[in-house]
Amino acid sequence: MSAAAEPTEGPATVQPPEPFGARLRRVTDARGPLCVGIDPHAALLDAWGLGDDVAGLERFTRTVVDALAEEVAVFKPQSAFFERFGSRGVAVLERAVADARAAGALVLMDAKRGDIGSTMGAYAAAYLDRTSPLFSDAVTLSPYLGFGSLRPALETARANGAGVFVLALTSNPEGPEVQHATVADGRTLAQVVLDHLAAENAGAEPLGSCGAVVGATLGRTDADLAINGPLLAPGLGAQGAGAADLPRVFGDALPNVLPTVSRGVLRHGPDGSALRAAVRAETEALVAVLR
Ligand SMILES: O=C(O)c1cc(=O)[nH]c(=O)n1[C@@H]1O[C@H](COP(=O)(O)O)[C@@H](O)[C@H]1O
Repeated sequence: MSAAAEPTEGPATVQPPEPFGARLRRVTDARGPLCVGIDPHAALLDAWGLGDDVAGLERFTRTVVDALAEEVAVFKPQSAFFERFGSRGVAVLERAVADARAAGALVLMDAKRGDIGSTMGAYAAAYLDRTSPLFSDAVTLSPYLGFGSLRPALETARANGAGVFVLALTSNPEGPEVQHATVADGRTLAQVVLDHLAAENAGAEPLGSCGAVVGATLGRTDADLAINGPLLAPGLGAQGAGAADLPRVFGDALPNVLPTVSRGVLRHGPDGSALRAAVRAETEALVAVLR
């Protein structure tokens, strides 16, 4: 090749993936603030006239994704309900993740993983690496092996434009026994987790990619929720909380709340238009409170 024919530009630069926090803000601005949980309980399969088997699981999941993937901002499939059917259940989950993402919804994999750092690396590879068949936009994590044990997941998430939601104040009545316990400096364990998340999200705009899970069922809390990241709020509907409870729980952090509803929406199936109507009604009630 003559010198004149040599390319004058350097190698193409690879753009880093857009951070999860920015993607979440964009999709919730466009579609509304609701996350719909995909929790195929045996009782729901029965109520939908489906068998409690892989065929029932598959029909249920496809119905939810087909009906809602172009409307809701985020789906949160609960991995346990798929894992109970073994590899064929996981295959249903894998397809749901791909179909939901292809339709423009984000997927938050509810797997609540937490382990020693070296094993966390493998969980991170499973859910947060773009080359994985189960790659999801975000995953739920448990910090109770120590926040630092989550480091491999935080790093993989950052490198892949993915996010994490770390359990801080859960919606179940058993949570306070652990989460309200205090550490040597007087902070609750939940506040320690929230402070770590705030440090991870420092300076991120418009929103950090490291979220916290804070139950909508909590009532008033003294916790400082200003983590500059999303706050996943389960507990609406079947667990007794409603949109009207959110201001009391979240106060100034309300704009960053991502409310999630599973049974409260899913009980309206299997009719697709009834599922969509439930999502619209839920979204309207939430927008009135959150915006
Ligand atoms: O991380 C979660 O999603 C979660 C945290 C929490 O504190 N409470 C809680 O209910 N969840 C999950 O949120 C979903 C709630 O389902 P519904 O009560 O049917 O809306 C389930 O998949 C739970 O596993």
